[in-house]
Amino acid sequence: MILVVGGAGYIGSHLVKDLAANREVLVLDNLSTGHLVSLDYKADFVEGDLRDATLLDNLFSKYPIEAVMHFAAASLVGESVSHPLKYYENNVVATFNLLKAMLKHDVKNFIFSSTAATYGLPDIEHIDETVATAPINPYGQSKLMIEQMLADFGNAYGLQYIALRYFNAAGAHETGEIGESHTPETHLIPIILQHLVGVREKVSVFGTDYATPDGTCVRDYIHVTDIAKAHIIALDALLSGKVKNEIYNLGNGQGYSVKEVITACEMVTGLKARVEESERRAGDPGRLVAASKKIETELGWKAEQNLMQIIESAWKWHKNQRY
Ligand SMILES: NC(=O)c1ccc[n+]([C@@H]2O[C@H](COP(=O)([O-])OP(=O)(O)OC[C@H]3O[C@@H](n4cnc5c(N)ncnc54)[C@H](O)[C@@H]3O)[C@@H](O)[C@H]2O)c1
Ligand SMILES: O=c1ccn([C@@H]2O[C@H](COP(=O)(O)OP(=O)(O)O[C@H]3O[C@H](CO)[C@@H](O)[C@H](O)[C@H]3O)[C@@H](O)[C@H]2O)c(=O)[nH]1
Repeated sequence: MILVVGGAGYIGSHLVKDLAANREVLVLDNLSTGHLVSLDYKADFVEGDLRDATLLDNLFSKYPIEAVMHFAAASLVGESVSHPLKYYENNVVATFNLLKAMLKHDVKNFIFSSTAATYGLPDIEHIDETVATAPINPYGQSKLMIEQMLADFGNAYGLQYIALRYFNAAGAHETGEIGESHTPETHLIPIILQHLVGVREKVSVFGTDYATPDGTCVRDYIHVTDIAKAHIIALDALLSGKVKNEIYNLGNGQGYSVKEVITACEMVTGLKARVEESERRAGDPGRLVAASKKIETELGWKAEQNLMQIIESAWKWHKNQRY
């Protein structure tokens, strides 16, 4: 059985839908940002919080868990700057609890949702895993601290882990049944599509004075289904002993500015957005674009879906929501 922590969230629920087709899956989630309706019916579910050590102890005693996939986190760059306590508690302390319970119960396989935010402000076109980490916001810092714990626990206790540093997740499941749903929504693509579907007045562009071609932030958008596939490949590689204690980037290798993403959404939907330029958002780096060659070479994973396909899948989902 695979324990998926945070499996009711956006990325976790997409992974669970694909993973539960072939494996027994148990989801632990406190539903703080996740949704029970997003959960595949084949998965078992326990509602609970990672900060509850007794609950974790009981969970690992009761279920035959062979590996843990850990998606649960607070994960908003801007919020982490104004509310760092939440990030060190819900990310660092909570993950410490999880790893401690795993080690106590001799569960040694761990897949971790890390982030491009660990890199900070790298002055490089395509970021590979050899680029130095230097986070510029508490969110990225909290994830880097967890990566450090993983390395230390790997050395000392034989923990076997893979950390996947995703760039910007977006898109929805091919079935159209699940997609990105956060309240409040802060992510760029769902915000644009919510505006185009008529539930938001406008789209704000946070900062137009970055050192990028059009002055707006450049990101590498990766389909949530591609991320889910990478997790399944990583799990198989870990359980078969092919690799352990590795960090891999997950991105498309293509950078798009905020303005380019808005234009792409207009093209997909055939609708025109009302756009307002506003101040920079705290904690945002100007450019984050991945080199994902390492996971392609070592595990055979490559992103399959481009920005237009990402937006098309997200649009299909947003159009069917009752806001
Ligand atoms: N969305 C992105 O673009 C992106 C990019 C890089 C990395 N990540 C990482 O991927 C992971 C998933 O991101 P997401 O966008 O799906 O976020 P999400 O908020 O949709 O999902 C997180 C899930 O974890 C649960 N959770 C949070 N704290 C918990 C706790 N203490 N105990 C139990 N459950 C808890 C939430 O209820 C939610 O279901 C996060 O770790 C995030 O840092 C996301
Ligand atoms: O209304 C909006 C929302 C966002 N942005 C900009 O769009 C870009 C993307 O923002 P967003 O979608 O919020 O994602 P990021 O802040 O880049 O962070 C995401 O991508 C990171 C990896 O790069 C993950 O670690 C985070 O968890 C995830 O939230 C940024 O430059 C934002 O400033 C706007 O201009 N207007």
